[in-house]
Amino acid sequence: MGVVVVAAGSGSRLGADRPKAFVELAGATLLEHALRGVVAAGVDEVAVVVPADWVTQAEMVAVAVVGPAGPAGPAMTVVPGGAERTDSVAAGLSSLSEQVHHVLVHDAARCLTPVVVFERVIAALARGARGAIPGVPVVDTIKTVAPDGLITGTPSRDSLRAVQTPQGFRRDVLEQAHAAGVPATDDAALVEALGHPVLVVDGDPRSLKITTPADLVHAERLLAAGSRAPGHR
Ligand SMILES: Nc1ccn([C@@H]2O[C@H](COP(=O)(O)OP(=O)(O)OP(=O)(O)O)[C@@H](O)[C@H]2O)c(=O)n1
Ligand SMILES: C[C@](O)(CO)[C@H](O)COP(=O)(O)O
Repeated sequence: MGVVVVAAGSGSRLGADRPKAFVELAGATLLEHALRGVVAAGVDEVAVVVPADWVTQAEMVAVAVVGPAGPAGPAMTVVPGGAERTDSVAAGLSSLSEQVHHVLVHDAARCLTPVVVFERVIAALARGARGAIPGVPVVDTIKTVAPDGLITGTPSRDSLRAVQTPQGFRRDVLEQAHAAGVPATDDAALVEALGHPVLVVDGDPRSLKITTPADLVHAERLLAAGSRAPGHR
């Protein structure tokens, strides 16, 4: 199992003085928290994708997580990302070895994802799913709205899920999806567009995506409450 950890975003909505993945949360960077979760999931290879001028910094974080030689942990490589998230995923994907046949794509910004969520996605792939992603029920009523502001529909809430990462796929399927070069806000959408079935498994509220300063405060509270240590289930 290979993992692409995308950490090359700028974090404009967080507004920090550095790329979001290198912002600290309770004494460790978001990237370090994210990598500790990935390693606890017991994967074979990890491609860490960061802004081009943060590669050396990320390599130091990787060493801190798996050790200098890393014999006990997964092989970790750090590569520069691209302008859009899909470009960064593609860069990480192409750096994984030929031995990797299934890939998880994970946002470094979802740095407190519990191991059990990785396990659910990995289990679905092991059962033969071409794609599997975590999702949680939505609590608001969702409307579709036209550009003029008029509501065009109210989808049944029972059919809606807010989806998270890690998103797992058969490698050939994900590569085919990325080759299409279509813009999308998640990898599942690219795979769905090709007509492949993608399964939703249970996500977790602790997998929140740190996007704004309020999310960082929320994540700090989660950690202070002890709801996630490295490898927490
Ligand atoms: N060109 C990009 C854009 C995003 N990401 C990664 O994709 C994940 C989800 O993106 P988001 O949380 O929206 O991060 P940013 O794009 O950095 O945030 P913002 O839109 O506020 O700038 C993050 O882990 C981010 O680092 C990436 O690797 N490469
Ligand atoms: C992949 C994702 O985290 C699933 O919810 C999300 O779509 C990323 O979106 P962003 O606009 O890059 O934050």
